Amino acid sequence: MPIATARAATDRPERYLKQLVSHLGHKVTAELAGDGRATLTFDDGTCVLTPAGDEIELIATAAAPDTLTRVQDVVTRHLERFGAQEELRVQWTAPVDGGDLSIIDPAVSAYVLTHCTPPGEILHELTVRTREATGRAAAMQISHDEGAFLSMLVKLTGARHAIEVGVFTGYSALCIARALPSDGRLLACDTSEEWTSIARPFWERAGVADRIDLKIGPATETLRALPAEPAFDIAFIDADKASYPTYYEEILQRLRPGGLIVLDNVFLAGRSLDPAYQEERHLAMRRLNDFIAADDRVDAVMLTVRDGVTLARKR
Ligand SMILES: C[S@@+](CC[C@H](N)C(=O)[O-])C[C@H]1O[C@@H](n2cnc3c(N)ncnc32)[C@H](O)[C@@H]1O
Repeated sequence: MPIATARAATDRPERYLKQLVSHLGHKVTAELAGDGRATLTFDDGTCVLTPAGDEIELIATAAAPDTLTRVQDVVTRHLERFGAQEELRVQWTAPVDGGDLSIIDPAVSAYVLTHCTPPGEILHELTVRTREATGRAAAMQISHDEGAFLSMLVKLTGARHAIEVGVFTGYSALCIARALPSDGRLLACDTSEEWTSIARPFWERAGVADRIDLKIGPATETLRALPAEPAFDIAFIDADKASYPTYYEEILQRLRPGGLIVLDNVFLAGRSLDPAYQEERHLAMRRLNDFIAADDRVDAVMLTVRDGVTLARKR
């Protein structure tokens, strides 16, 4: 989904947005919110215009670059005509591909990384080893701040029984396991012998290998083979995205009341927000995000941690 942003300096942002909504309201869906924000919905694109002090901030999105240009043209032409007397100008940035939407500014990410409890030597070495052994796949590993977040959640919930779907080389498993009490257990599910074999020596060095039961096989089968009893206190889902709805359902029925499901990558790098993406994993994640928000079995919060993390606490 191409996105372009713009600013237009003016003394009268509210007045122009009102005028724009009333003028274009005959041709497109045009809405004015209580805070003065105008949303114009065209057949194949939208433009949101926000009054911000002595400026109007504009965000235009469309299904394709040529339709984005049409949206930009219509809005620019009208605004500049309304503001002709004060020589109002709409200054657009070059469009970016919303599919790779950078949710968090890289400077903020870097700052966050250095302002969480440091990962320590073993996790650091696991990161290095993962990069050496798996190349580009290493990008699947969760980041240090997300690992610290997971450990924090395990401690805050007082969890003893944890489950993870998507182990890779064992970084998140280690973060969960070392936050459990010494008699705690983590059932760690993955399909890859190769990747998970990298994890074991690091779990041993950290003294948590005896807390982790690694189960190799499709996680749906592993989960369905478990008794349908509320045995788990916390779950982390970070595997194949199309199966997230199944993992969510299978885990929820095995979670104790007050237990927590943590779902990673709920933004899919912006693709969850963007109807132009229609692959199975996009549809599954989009539907699941909507479903969880309305699911009265849980209290849910979606967080802008990395690629999006949802916490669903069973009622
Ligand atoms: C994003 S990685 C997990 C990263 C891991 N949480 C970490 O901290 O490094 C996804 C993992 O899901 C596993 N996976 C993919 N499909 C699976 C399935 N059907 N059942 C179980 N695991 C699966 C992959 O083998 C891969 O290791």
